[in-house]
Amino acid sequence: MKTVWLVDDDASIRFVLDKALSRAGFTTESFANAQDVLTALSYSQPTVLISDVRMPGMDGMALLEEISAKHPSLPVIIMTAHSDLDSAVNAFQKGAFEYLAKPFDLNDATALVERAYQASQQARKTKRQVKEQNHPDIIGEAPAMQEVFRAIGKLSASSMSVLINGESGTGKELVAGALHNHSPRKASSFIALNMAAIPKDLVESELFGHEKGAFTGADSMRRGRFEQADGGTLFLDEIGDMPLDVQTRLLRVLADGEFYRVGGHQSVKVDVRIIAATHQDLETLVKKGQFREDLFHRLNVVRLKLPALRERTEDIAKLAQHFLSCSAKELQVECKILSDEAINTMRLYHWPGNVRQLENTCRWLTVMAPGELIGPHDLPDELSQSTPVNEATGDWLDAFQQWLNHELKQGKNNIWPAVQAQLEARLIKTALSACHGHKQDAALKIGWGRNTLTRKLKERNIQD
Ligand SMILES: Nc1ncnc2c1ncn2[C@@H]1O[C@H](COP(=O)(O)OP(=O)(O)OP(=O)(O)O)[C@@H](O)[C@H]1O
Repeated sequence: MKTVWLVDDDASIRFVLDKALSRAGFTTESFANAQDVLTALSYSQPTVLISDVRMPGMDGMALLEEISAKHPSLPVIIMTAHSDLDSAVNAFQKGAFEYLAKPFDLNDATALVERAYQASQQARKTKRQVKEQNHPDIIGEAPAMQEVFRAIGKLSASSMSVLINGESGTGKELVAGALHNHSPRKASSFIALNMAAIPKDLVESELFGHEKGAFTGADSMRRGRFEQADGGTLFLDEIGDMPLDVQTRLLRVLADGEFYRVGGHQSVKVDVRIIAATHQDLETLVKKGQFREDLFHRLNVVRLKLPALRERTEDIAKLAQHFLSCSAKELQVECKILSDEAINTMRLYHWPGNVRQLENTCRWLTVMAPGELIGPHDLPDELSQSTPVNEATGDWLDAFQQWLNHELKQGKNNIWPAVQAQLEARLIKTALSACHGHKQDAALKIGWGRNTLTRKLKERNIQD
């Protein structure tokens, strides 16, 4: 899709650009300030972005800087006054694709956007080719990964819903993409959307689109992800974070194959395959009433479980060498090699960020490691200081980590009192039960004085 985002506080500029670009076949979306663009970029991306420099609040240069850091492949065109040579030079230094001097000719502006679009398509193609040359598919020799490959093969003729479970960074989106690319739908779009990244009140219009005037700020009709994915696959990541009312709408679309845009009265028919993913235990969410049971069954037709990287350490060497080779190509430098000792150290680490963290580590090593052969001391501190994780300890900390990520994602504040209360209550009950209710012994096991234990029992309202 050829989408262009326009950022200008001047409504008349947005209006004329919108008209000209729509005529040239682009889908446009307008923003009156930079902050709204950054929010929208966290869950969706256009093919080209045009921004004014002078705007109230964050200006165009600061926006450009943020985009260059976080979305380096998105071409940005900066609009600036003719006289302001400084900001033009500045724009290039900060990574702008081009600058457009105001006042501009609309044909020139459209031609420039078209050029930016073509350039980004070319860059995307080259990146894909580099990836394909490096490795055609997903890397994984561990039995659990072989199981996943077998499932991708078995499902290649079907359009069944698939539910992928796995921690963050284990490759859920990659596997969803492979399921799409090996399906009869491969000629149509694969659209990915992360539920946890979208502000709650925008989820519905993001999925189903909206009509012009449906709510304040809905300046034009917008097609949602369902329409964009028509004939193809919609990948819904972090489905456990989908608000309950949207779950109800999703269920209806899956049953009827049609829906209404927000504010719309005419139904839209679509044929979309859903692949959902989550790091959470959906059965538990169902039990707690946070996830609809009927939707769960609808999505859970086929379930794939992606192992955490620490559970398939046999794949670390291959994955790491693959990422080292990719980042060397990207940065146009010699590819570095991992020594056996470095690989052994990497295998001992617990990789909370999984394959994504390994990929970032390899990018870091390509730049930072001094020689061609990477030794254990060249690894980032957190890896070289890693000690083998005790299985039992690792498990509960991992579960705690997941819970913590979830709470923070939900925007919770002041979480320590609740954590402390739960930890203490669990600690006290377990110690008392291990000591058959004997307080003095239980206090000793915990490492508190007897008075502290008595006070905590009262504070936490625990019957001893
Ligand atoms: N088996 C694999 N082989 C090669 N690359 C992989 C593999 N698994 C993951 N990656 C790479 O690791 C990165 C993270 O993968 P991906 O985005 O698919 O994870 P995810 O589970 O969807 O993460 P999140 O839940 O945080 O969105 C991507 O760049 C992906 O290409």
